[in-house]
Amino acid sequence: MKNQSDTAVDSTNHQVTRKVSVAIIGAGTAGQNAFRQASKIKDDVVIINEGFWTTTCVTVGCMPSKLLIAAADRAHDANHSAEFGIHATAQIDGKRVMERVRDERSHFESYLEEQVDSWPDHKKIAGHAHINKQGLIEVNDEVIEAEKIIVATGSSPFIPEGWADKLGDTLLTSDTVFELPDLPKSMAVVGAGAIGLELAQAFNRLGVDVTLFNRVKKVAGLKDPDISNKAIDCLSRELTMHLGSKINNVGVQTAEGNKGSLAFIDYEDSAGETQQWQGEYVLVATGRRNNIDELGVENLGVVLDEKNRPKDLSKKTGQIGDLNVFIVGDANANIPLLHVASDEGFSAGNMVCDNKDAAYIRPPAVPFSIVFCSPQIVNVGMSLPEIQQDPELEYVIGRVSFDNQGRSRVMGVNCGLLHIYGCKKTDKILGASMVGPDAEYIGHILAMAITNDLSIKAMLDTPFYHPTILEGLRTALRDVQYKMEIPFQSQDTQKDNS
Ligand SMILES: Cc1cc2nc3c(=O)[nH]c(=O)nc-3n(C[C@H](O)[C@H](O)[C@H](O)COP(=O)(O)OP(=O)(O)OC[C@H]3O[C@@H](n4cnc5c(N)ncnc54)[C@H](O)[C@@H]3O)c2cc1C
Ligand SMILES: NC(=O)c1ccc[n+]([C@@H]2O[C@H](COP(=O)([O-])OP(=O)(O)OC[C@H]3O[C@@H](n4cnc5c(N)ncnc54)[C@H](O)[C@@H]3O)[C@@H](O)[C@H]2O)c1
Repeated sequence: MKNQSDTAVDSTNHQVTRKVSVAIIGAGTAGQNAFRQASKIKDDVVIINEGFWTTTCVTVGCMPSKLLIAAADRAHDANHSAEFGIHATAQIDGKRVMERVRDERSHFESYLEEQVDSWPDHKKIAGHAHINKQGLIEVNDEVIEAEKIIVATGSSPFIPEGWADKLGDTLLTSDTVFELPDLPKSMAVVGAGAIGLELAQAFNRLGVDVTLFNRVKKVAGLKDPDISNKAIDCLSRELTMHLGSKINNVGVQTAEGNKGSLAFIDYEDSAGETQQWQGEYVLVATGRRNNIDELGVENLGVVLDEKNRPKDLSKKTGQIGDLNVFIVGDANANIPLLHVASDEGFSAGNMVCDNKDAAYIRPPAVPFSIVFCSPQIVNVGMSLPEIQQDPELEYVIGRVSFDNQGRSRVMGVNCGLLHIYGCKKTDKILGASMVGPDAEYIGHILAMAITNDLSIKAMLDTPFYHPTILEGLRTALRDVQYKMEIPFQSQDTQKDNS
């Protein structure tokens, strides 16, 4: 590394096997985007990757999880159509379900493989990279001196201490669950974040006897108590959830009647009663940790906070202070989502080549997340606690329930609640939180409104077609307008049950 006072590299160092302008560590979504961009500007760029080159998203993340959810939704619709006068029982072929997940995943992987294969071999290095005290990258038998380094090493499932040994083969994570040859009979899912909720509900809908554990009485980390309670209400109608439970021990024990062995979880339920769960597998979804611990970034002068986040991180480019180090995607533990990894990789790829104009691809994006359980959970913009912490922000909460909303009821998906946080002073949207049908679309509309600084009036001037679930969004917007006492439109806030 050059330009770093305390880690300056002696370029005559005999160990160096290659000198490059840019080295990218990690070939996931962020790293691949960075490589593509940097390669447009510089010729001497290398990318180093350990493990598969097909990205977490495609191989063990977004795509296989959504493929499983797609199968689960088919089964759920078949099994729950009696209210429409349609009686059916889904015949679920577990082997075929898991095969389709993997077959379709291969389809997505093939695009990435094609792209990576098209890159020159000498620019791709397969192996574990480590940054040494001289700031040089060691990988296999190479020692690389890079002017600039992009760290895009992603994240991995976090497993509580001792659980891997105690649970042995009965422990699953999102890295291993999609390799199951068949659907199991029973499964505990620990953690009610995005991964836990999506997978617990999907396996449950596919006939697996699922029990979900979470140590707090919340799901998806929701910060608006009403939305959190509504989400728990909607989800617990079909899923057994022990929220606010404390797991004291896990392990494997002989099943009753000496019929093989089963995993167990000893826990205290939310009432403080000691209980035991027994079943085939424990899927651990207790969070992910950024892959940075054994990389040696501290040798470059990168300082991490208590959450393993680099201090002085530019959220726009991933640059660490004025070091020639950029940490992008899940590796920086900032916002571990795919679109963020993708944008940060792209942006860093430009930045490192001093193409600063192109690096500023757009203003920093509004925070936006979707959990693809059913009903979906969405958060956009500022959270309620963030708004409440700022005494300058006078806010109102516009609200709509989807329990009796017209089209939601027609479709039999009428469980949900949307809160829109409006700013009284500006007539703009600060943020929103929702559980409910079509939340992925409502979330995108709200994110677009915030990004483009649209007023509530401008949004209400937009047509809302009848009958749509999106009419619920209009009801919440009208409620914001009514509570702000802004006489922009003559219509009163109305119940949108038509
Ligand atoms: C089950 C699941 C579902 C998800 N669903 C969604 C979703 O629906 N929507 C969404 O937005 N996000 C979702 N995510 C999150 C999303 O997948 C991640 O945010 C994104 O894939 C991160 O990309 P990345 O480029 O930062 O890291 P990765 O794609 O993980 O790439 C990092 C690469 O670096 C390599 N590496 C690590 N250390 C080293 C080293 N020392 N040397 C060399 N190489 C190294 C790794 O092996 C890996 O190949 C999901 C994640 C999971 C697990
Ligand atoms: N749809 C999506 O966008 C999507 C889907 C999946 C994953 N992701 C990304 O992956 C990241 C990781 O997801 P995740 O769900 O693993 O993590 P998370 O941090 O969102 O949730 C972990 C949950 O596990 C609970 N937990 C932790 N330790 C526990 C213990 N010992 N006992 C009981 N409960 C415990 C926590 O309270 C929390 O509710 C997310 O932050 C998200 O960015 C996104």
